[in-house]
Amino acid sequence: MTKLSVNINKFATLRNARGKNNPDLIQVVKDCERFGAQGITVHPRPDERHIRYDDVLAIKEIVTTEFNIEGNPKDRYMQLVLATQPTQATLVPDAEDAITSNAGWDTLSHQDYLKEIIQELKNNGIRTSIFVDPEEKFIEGAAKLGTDRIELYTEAYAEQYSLNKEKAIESYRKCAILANELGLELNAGHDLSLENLNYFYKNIPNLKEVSIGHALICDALYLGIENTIQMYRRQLQ
Ligand SMILES: CC(=O)[C@@H](O)[C@H](O)COP(=O)(O)O
Ligand SMILES: NCC(=O)COP(=O)(O)O
Repeated sequence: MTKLSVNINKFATLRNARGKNNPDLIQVVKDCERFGAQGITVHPRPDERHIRYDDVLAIKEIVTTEFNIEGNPKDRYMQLVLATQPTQATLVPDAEDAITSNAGWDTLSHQDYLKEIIQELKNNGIRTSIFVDPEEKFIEGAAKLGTDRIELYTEAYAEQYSLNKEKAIESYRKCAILANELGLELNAGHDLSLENLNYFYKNIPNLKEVSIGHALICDALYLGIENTIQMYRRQLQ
C-alpha cells in the first residue's frame, strides 16, 4: 500500500494571511485524517511563513496517523524533531530563502554529515528519509548512510509529465528499482497532482508514501477537502 500523507503547509499560509486562527490547523489535521489522510506532513521553514515551530508541537499532541516533519537538519530543526518525536524526519537540503524545496541531497559529498544526523534520529526512534534527485549515484550514496528511506524529488517528473510521461518516469523507475535492491524504502513528493499521480504510482515499485500539499490544496478549493483527499487516495490504487 502507498500511503497518502497530506502536507498542510498551505493551510498555514492561509491562516497566517490574517494573523488569527482561521483555519485552525488542529481541526485541519483531525479532519484530513477523518477524510482519509494516512499521514500528515509539515515542512517548517526558518522564516515560519507557513507552519510555525509551535504548530508542530501542538499537532504532535493530536495526530493519530504518521507524522512526517521535513526540513534542513540545522540546529533548530533537530531540536524541534527531537522534542516532537514524529514518525518520520525527512531531511531536505533547502536554502533558508528558497521559495520551496528545489534540490535533493548530494549523498556522496555529505556522507559523514548525514550519517551522523541519521544515527542521532534513529537513536531516538525516529524513521529517517532523505530527499534525493533521481540519480543512481545518489541512491547508492543514500544506501551507505543508514537511512530507512529516501524520498524521490518529483518536481522534474511533474514538469515533464505532460510532454512525455514515459520519458518523465524513466530515471525514477530506475532509481526505485535500485533502491529496492539496496534495501532502501521509498517515498516520493513535490508537485504530485491528480493529473500525474496514478502513472507514478503504477510505474514505481514498492512506493511506501507520497506527501502532497500544493496541488491537493489547490484542488480542494474547487472540489472540497474531503472529496479531494478521497480522489487522491483513489489514484493510489
Ligand atoms: C520537501 C518537499 O518536497 C517540498 O515540497 C515541501 O514539503 C513543500 O514545501 P513548501 O510548502 O514550503 O513549498
Ligand atoms: N515532500 C513533498 C511534500 O510534502 C509536498 O510537496 P508539494 O505537493 O507541496 O509540492
